[in-house]
Amino acid sequence: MPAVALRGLAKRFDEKIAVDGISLDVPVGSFFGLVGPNGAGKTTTLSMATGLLRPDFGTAHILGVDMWQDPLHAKKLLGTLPDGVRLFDRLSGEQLITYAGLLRGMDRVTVAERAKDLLAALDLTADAGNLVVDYSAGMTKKIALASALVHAPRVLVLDEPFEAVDPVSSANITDILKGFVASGGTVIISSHVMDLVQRLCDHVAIVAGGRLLAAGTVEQVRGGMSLEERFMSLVGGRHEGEGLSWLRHS
Ligand SMILES: Nc1ncnc2c1ncn2[C@@H]1O[C@H](COP(=O)(O)OP(=O)(O)OP(=O)(O)O)[C@@H](O)[C@H]1O
Repeated sequence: MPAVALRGLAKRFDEKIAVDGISLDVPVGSFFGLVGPNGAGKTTTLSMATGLLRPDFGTAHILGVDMWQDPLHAKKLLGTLPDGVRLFDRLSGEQLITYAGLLRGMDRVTVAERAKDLLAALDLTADAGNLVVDYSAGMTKKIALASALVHAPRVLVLDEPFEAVDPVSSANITDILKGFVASGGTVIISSHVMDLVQRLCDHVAIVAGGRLLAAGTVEQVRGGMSLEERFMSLVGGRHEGEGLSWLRHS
């Protein structure tokens, strides 16, 4: 059974078809990269897969549980880092993780232990008592990630987890996610950074214009090229010639 199984997912916003029938299996224990150009439909797809946005068509199953028929059960299996969703940022970092744990039905003692561990692992201990509204973009990303991890989910769906995060914290997050996958967990990340996806992920899907262009192991999709070259050749869109001549000073 796949960790995440998407079948014919589709979403339209007025005239704009954001996702146009995406079907995808994410194997259990995989580190899965979802890549695509700006506006490809990645966030919309992940939102439908994680119960944030109701699909117009299609289904999403998490470890065999239908996200839209049985959302409570499906969401118990999931940890999510959504893109652009507001946090309760008038809480301190520590309070936000605690809130996430209590919301998941965990007891206070366990939540307190795990919050301490997560704050240390994500280099946030010194800022644990500060309000999230005063965090930098990278710190906000890390506290949202901590909130997604606190209940030890089986499947993690992370929209751009490394965006705005410094190299030391990125390496620490990488270690956490690799350990999670090594122990049988499944991670899905969306990213624009092909080098990172090639280095980190064992499976990848390329989407553009709301459609799936390629999916499989990173080796299969790369087909002997770098992932970046393969991405460029599938997606296209490089501008030829001399644009913006007025911007050149000589
Ligand atoms: N709530 C919305 N209302 C109208 N259009 C939307 C909405 N959400 C997304 N879209 C449109 O759907 C398309 C897909 O957007 P989406 O955010 O899923 O892309 P993405 O692949 O995550 O892009 P990026 O890499 O830039 O984050 C875009 O054309 C976007 O303008």
